[in-house]
Formats: sequence, C-alpha cells, structure tokens
Amino acid sequence: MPVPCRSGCGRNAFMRRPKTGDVLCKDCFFLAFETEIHNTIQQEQLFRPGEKVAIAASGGKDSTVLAHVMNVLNKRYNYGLDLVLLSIDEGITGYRDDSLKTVAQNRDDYGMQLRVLSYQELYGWTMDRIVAEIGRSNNCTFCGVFRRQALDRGARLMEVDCVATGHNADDIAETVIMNILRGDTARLRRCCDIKTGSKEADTIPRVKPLKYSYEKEIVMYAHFKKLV
Ligand SMILES: Nc1ncnc2c1ncn2[C@@H]1O[C@H](COP(=O)(O)OP(=O)(O)OP(=O)(O)O)[C@@H](O)[C@H]1O
Repeated sequence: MPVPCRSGCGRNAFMRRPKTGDVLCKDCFFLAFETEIHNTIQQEQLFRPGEKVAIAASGGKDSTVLAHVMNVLNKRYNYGLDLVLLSIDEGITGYRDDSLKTVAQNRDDYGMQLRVLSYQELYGWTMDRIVAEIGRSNNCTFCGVFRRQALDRGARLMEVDCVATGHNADDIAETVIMNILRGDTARLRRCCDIKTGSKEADTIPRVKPLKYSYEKEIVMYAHFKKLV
C-alpha cells in the first residue's frame, strides 16, 4: 500500500532515508539531502562570496555528487562562487582513464573549467610505473602522498581560494578508526576537521562539504539523479 511522503507534499513515498528513517518521495529526498549540505556550508562558513573553488574531481560518486550539488546550491542560494574542476590523473590504466570521462562529462554539463594534472607531468612517473618498480605493497601510500601534493599544485596553478573534496561521513569514520588503531593522536584530532590548511600556513585550504552526508545517501542521490 502506498505511504504518503512525510514532508506532506502530497506525493507517495518511495524510500526510507538511511540517515533519518523518514519516508520520502524522490524530490523531497533530493531537497533534504541538498539542504543539509547547504546548512553545513553556512554553519561552518566554508566559503566566502566571490571565491574561486576547485572541486577535486576523481570521477567517482562522491566528487561527482559534490560537483552537482555545489552547482545547484551556488545557483539556488547565490553563493557567488566561481566553481572549477581539478582532476589528478595518477596514470592507472583501466581505472582513472575511465573515471576521467565522467569528469569531462561534468565539465560539459555544468560548463565548468577543468584542469587535469598527471603524475607523469608533475613527477615524471605514472602509478603503473611505480607499481612495476616497487610492487603492489605500499603503493597506496605513495599514491596518497603524491595526490595530496598534486591537488595543491593544481590548486595553485588554477589560482583557487580553496579545494573542496568529496570526503563523506563514512570516509571520516573509517579514518578515525584507522588512526585509533595506529595510535596516531595528532592525525586523530585533525582528521575530523571540516576545513584544513590556511593561507596563513601557506597551504590552500581544503574543505569537506559532504562531511555529514552518509555514503548510502550519496549513492542513492547519484543513482536517482543518474549522475554516474
Ligand atoms: N584523482 C583525483 N583527482 C581529483 N580529486 C581526487 C582524486 N582522487 C580523490 N580525489 C578527491 O578526494 C576525495 C576522496 O578520495 P577517495 O580516494 O577516498 O575516493 P572516494 O571516497 O571513492 O571518492 P570518489 O567517489 O569521489 O572517488 C574524492 O571525493 C575527491 O574529492
């Protein structure tokens, strides 16, 4: 039997939100999901009007949803942001080359500037070549360090005020558990910050607008909006 959408819009519900348990129709779910991200942006004062913001775009679901929602909110609430896309091509055949096609699609759909920087041009090495040299163990460590640096280099080249990444609540929970298991108290404190780096510290600030978004809901949003 059809259940009415909890928001009282008069439509039938089609899902139960994992985060709140509310039964909602598709449109009210989209609105609730987007409004929560807007509230996070406002409460945490993530951006200032006129700023140029790079969306760190991997072509995966999180950053694809982030690019979409940031465009929606920038228009709906007049943030006045200049949104651009920044992608790092690690040089992993059959993986990043495919997902970069999604980023190119985002560029076309939203009319955003896109810059792709590769490990090859920055470091003279691709991840494929690094793995061939050092083997598979530890290569994630190299890749993570290189990517962080590459995003910073790209952000400077694009002259942006800050970089927004698609890290979500589940990513942050995983990082917390990992840092507890490692006993890394310094990282444990930092890893929950919604904003890291600052111009004063000579690093381009990073922000996580999806910090409170559940992965399950990001997947549902991407699926029902047909984003990936
Ligand atoms: N190659 C890349 N180029 C640009 N940004 C990246 C890249 N890889 C990761 N990021 C940024 O870092 C965030 C977290 O990356 P992670 O590797 O944990 O991927 P993820 O959680 O699967 O996210 P996604 O679904 O966006 O790939 C991404 O959401 C994205 O904003």
